[in-house]
Amino acid sequence: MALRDITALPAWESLRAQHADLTGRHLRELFAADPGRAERMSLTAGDLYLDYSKHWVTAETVECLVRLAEEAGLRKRIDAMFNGDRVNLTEDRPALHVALRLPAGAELVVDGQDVVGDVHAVLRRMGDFTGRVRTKQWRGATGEPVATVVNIGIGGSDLGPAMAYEALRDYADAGIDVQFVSNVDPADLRNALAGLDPAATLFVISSKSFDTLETVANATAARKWLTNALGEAAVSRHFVAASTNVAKAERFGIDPANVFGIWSWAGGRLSFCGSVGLSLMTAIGAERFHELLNGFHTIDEHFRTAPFRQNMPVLMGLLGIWYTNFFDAQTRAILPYSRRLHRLPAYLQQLMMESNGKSVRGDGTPVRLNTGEVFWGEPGTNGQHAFFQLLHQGTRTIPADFIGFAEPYADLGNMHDLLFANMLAQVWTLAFGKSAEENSEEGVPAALVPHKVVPGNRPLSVILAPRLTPSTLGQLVALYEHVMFVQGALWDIDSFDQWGVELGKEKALDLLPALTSEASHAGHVDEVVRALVGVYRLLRGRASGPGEVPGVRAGSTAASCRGFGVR
Ligand SMILES: O=P(O)(O)OC[C@H]1O[C@H](O)[C@H](O)[C@@H](O)[C@@H]1O
Repeated sequence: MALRDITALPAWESLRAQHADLTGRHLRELFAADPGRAERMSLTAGDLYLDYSKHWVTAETVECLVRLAEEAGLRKRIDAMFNGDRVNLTEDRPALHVALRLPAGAELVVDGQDVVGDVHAVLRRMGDFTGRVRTKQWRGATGEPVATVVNIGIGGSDLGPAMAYEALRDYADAGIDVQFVSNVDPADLRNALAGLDPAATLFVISSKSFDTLETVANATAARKWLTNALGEAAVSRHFVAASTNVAKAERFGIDPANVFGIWSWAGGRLSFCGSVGLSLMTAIGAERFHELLNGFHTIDEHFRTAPFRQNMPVLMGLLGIWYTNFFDAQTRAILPYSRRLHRLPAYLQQLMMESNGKSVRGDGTPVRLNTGEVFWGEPGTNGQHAFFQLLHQGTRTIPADFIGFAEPYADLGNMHDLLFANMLAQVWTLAFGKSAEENSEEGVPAALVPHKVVPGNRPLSVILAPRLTPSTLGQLVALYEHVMFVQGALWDIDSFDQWGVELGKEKALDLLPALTSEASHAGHVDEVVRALVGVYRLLRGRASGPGEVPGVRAGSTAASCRGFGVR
């Protein structure tokens, strides 16, 4: 279902007028002209509170943005996703991640299949398996209980569970440590395995396809590490999988009874509510995991039912479009005031950038607007002492999302109050700044005044929750999932495919023989990478191969490459 081109809608025209009207107006002025603005420009969804008063909008702008969503047909698009329609056009399938957290009693039948029944059957198997691991009933080949779970997966099969495990470490109550290995750089696996006892280690191979190069390479190396110590027969007691590809997992040596299914309609970056969350469930237990799912579901319901004016994901998505398409903002800073959320920016990078980094519309025609905000960030207060200077006094427009919690997860004196005070101080300073007059009044020497002016007027959201719990984490992640959906829908792109990534994967497999083969002319190597292949082979002490580099002796060692700056 193609949406209407949003730039042709009446609301777009009104937004152009709003843009002209608001350009050059400072947040100080907007606050002065609108008493009660902060209270009015806020809303709640589940346990989340959003303050969007520090944005370049008036009440009228917000109305225009909401009208844009209505005129574009966003409501229909939301219903289509929740109903299981094939909203992933290029892969011709639904995007039904919301079904992963439907409660057991709900009903959803897609193509004659009882989706809720299937989802809960897998959740029950996961609960049963992780329960046995947690209570030490599941034993390794030598009878040892599991002390460490190593999750091997990449992209969505890593970032979701890794981010959530870090966020919910305080709920990891079974004395089981979880390590995450994703990168094909051998350093990753080596770090994770250092000091581990194979007899007490359980590997979870998380891969929807069981085909991803990095994951297969790491899984194979891990298998070797294990069998060197415990023998071949140990594999089925030390490896389990989250995958759709049961046959491949079985060929690897995993018992099909320990392969936990995923469905093609759950995108990798949207999958950790299902079996990709197995390692997380092992750490926090099935009960907490279900609290997480309920948190997701709370925001799913809010998104599905709340009028757009009070709909948190809709408003946040629209604000992203406002800055991207009217103010040419390129990036959005994610600033959690919680050390526990230190992987959230990385997680959101995949969620938002893999989903909305697209340049053609559903019908294959080029988009005429910028799409896909670049997400980045670090937890406060660390970011304050690193990149905040650019936010405060730099020349760019960088909208920011501040995320804070009222209750600490560790009560060490007044440290949590200090953390929160810092967050509010940044919000205040970014929004209001410090003028030349204020500096002069304080006696700042005239020559220094321009340097000490902090312009303020930086647009930002503040998201608050009572405490970082499984439920509030689920709510927060669901919020951004739906922000992504809103933006993808209005830009009319397919947020659920990733053809660029697929091409890179293919190309890596294509190039591998050129790097590794004994034969000097293996693989498809063209001008773009020929010299790099040659240097690599030389540094590895291999025959010069298809990437022969002028001036570098074939078969020479690293030393002979120094001439052109290779170390
Ligand atoms: O779970 P897998 O099949 O191993 O896929 C892992 C990852 O592969 C690619 O990078 C995709 O772009 C990601 O969306 C996916 O999460």
